[in-house]
Amino acid sequence: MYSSILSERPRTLSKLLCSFILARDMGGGPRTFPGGVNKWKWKRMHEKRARDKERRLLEQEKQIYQARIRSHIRAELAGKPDPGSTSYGLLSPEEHIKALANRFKKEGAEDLWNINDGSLKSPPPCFRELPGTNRSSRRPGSIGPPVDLRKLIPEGRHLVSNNGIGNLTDTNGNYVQTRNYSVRSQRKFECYNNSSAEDVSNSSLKGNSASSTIRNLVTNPRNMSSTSVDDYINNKNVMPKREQKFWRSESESEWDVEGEIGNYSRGCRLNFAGEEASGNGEDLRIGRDVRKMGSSAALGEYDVKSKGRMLPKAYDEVNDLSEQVELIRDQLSVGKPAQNEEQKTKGEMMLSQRRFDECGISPLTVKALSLAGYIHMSRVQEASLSVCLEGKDALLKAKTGTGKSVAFLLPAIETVLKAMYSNTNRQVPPIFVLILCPTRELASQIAAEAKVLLKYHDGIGVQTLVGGTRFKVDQNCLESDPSQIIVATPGRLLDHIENKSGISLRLMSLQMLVLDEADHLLDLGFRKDVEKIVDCLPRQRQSLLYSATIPKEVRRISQLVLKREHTYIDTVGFGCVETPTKIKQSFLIAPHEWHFQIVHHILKEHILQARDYKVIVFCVTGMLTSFMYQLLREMKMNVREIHSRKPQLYRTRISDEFRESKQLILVSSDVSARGMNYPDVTLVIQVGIPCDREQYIHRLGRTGREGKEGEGILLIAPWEEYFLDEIKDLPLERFSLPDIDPQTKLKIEDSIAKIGSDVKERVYHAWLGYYNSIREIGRDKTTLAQLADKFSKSIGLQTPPALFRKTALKMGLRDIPGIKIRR
Ligand SMILES: Nc1ncnc2c1ncn2[C@@H]1O[C@H](COP(=O)(O)OP(=O)(O)OP(=O)(O)O)[C@@H](O)[C@H]1O
Repeated sequence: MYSSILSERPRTLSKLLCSFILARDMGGGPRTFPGGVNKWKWKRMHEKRARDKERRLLEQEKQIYQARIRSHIRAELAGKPDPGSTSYGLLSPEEHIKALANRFKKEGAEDLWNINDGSLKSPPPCFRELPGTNRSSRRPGSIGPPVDLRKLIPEGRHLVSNNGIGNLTDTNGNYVQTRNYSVRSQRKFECYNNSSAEDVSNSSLKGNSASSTIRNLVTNPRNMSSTSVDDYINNKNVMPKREQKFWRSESESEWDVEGEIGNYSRGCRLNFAGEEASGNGEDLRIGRDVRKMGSSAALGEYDVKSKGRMLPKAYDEVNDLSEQVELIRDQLSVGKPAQNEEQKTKGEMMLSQRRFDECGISPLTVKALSLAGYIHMSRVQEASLSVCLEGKDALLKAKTGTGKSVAFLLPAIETVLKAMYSNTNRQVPPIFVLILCPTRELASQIAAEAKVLLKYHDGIGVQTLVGGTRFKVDQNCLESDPSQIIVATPGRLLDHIENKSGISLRLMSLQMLVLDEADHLLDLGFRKDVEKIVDCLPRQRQSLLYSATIPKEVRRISQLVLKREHTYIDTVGFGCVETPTKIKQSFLIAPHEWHFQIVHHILKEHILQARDYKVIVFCVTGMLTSFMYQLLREMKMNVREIHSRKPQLYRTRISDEFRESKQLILVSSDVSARGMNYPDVTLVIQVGIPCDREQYIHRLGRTGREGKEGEGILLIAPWEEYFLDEIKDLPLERFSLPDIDPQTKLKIEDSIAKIGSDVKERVYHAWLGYYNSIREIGRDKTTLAQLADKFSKSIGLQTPPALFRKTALKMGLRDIPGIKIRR
């Protein structure tokens, strides 16, 4: 019965024929679109819908922050504990407000600016009038840096709450217009800064920052009535009304890049996730690896872009906010050393005291956990389980290798159990839980882990839907053995949805959606697919977003998936190091032509030191991965390769082999960067800069898992040094360059010479594509061409190979000196 419902066959012969032709041409099954619209129209329609939705959600997010502040103040007034606080290391309201203040007051917060907040070119008049600002030092057309609230309040000026009336006034009865335009950002923080101003007058911390003052406001609620807070937040008189739009202007480089991604996103997503066989896709992985927007890293001498948003130096000197923020942080941490110490030591321990049999999950799951050797919960599991079991939406951040997979699998299983017993009369076999993740290997890993936990649950199944396998096989599986839990990569799932394989109907029963590596899935390369999938899911569901890194952009857009009143669980801790403390991190800076020799040297040394060595060498592209693999193999090392240019069967075999083995080196592209749990990796080497800070953290996190020790080395060229700025808060040590024995040097040169020139050409093309996609580098094409020239020599090419005209055009490299075009 199920199979007939699931298949949803096209009714007419012509539809059938059409589907067949499409399936043959695209290799991924029939693609038909409802209403007879063509693919592009369908795509555009969805994109527009997604854009509208995003705009709406951004508006909602602004309101949420305002509401959050209001509710904290109200809770304090009522003398009740804040409902959002738990004992699981979540941010307390106070910490949350502090975090928000820091986030928006901090230098670098300029990327939170959006055009709704007014033009950068003309700061509002009140800003120009601010005491302590040096007008003459400001560059015309630029917005000033954050302003110290102390400077906004002249000596002797006291802000009082106009009780009952509900607005804040100064001693003269005027509205207080303390504004922090430094925020250059959302209006949501206006209330914040205004509250701060009020508190400045009332607190003994006179002259302190927004964060301290808000803290005091919360702790001294008598200073402001709840109505006054509301009114104050909403009062249009308090802040000047400016044009309301959302998102950045198209002239911003962010959109330039997104435009590029628009063209390449699918290819890139496919390449990264390996969703489809990709031709030259990965070589030119432009979209997926595009750098995070709003990065504050500078490219030193390569930074040629002069942006209006750069802070004028002279003005910086007048108002160096970073120092103030540090000061505030120090002040706030005074009196809480015990807590900080406790937090630090806790961070190093993976397991908590709590046992799985105490947390109210099914005894059959507990039995399976015990069999797998899991008795105590990890800290992240302890922190999240109760929230998830209550059915709340959650966004969770926890360091790599701390047990996030089990943390979402346990509530997922409970959800299935509950749903199975609540309603047994269904027309189609339901899917209760959908887990999305970015790569095929990760999907298989999660499914395998789920099967371990489901060992004693007869009747609950898990199925993976990932690219690289035959579509028809997936379909047969979906029909013959329908599972309640689906683990999928977005591309393949979307293919099933669009092909009407019946999965949409089954997804109508969905109770829980999980996004593992959520920040990556909401990144530009995947976001559109994820949005389309989410559009097909019931609104009444629980959503869980997990990752080791949650950049602020992701928090902002997480509500594409999450409910407004979701819980944010951060087990890393605000201001704490985001990488596991037991990983020794270092970096080396050397010209490209030395990289292969250095990698070989590091590996040799490591093998001598660690008997059971297990190393991952990350390269920036699949082609470079292949090149490095061939080279190390020539050098007689025990090495394997994995990247999206390899067939899926091969990838699975290598992944399994590496998981089980010791004394093995895996050369990998970013397909192994996230989520892969290879036990006991002793060293991670990253050759070349990762696409962003987050990727650095995830790649590094393949070692030092479960609280074990590990080592990470980043090897970069001198011109890539700017990236260190992005990870300057992480504990990296600089290594001096090793002495390479001349004989080894010769051997390596010989080995490079043995690699075919066609391979080298493709390595060059891929390299160019990767770095062209990195904003800081890709925007100066002439320099990029020069760097690529140097790189080509390092891989043994005499001259840089030519590009196809079309490729050069797409990459913006036509007519660039040093770039050859194929005739
Ligand atoms: N409660 C537990 N007790 C013991 N080991 C555990 C427990 N929970 C998870 N683990 C183990 O910890 C390891 C890391 O888990 P997992 O892969 O889920 O980490 P993660 O936080 O998802 O990492 P990443 O951020 O890299 O994806 C796995 O080997 C897993 O088996």
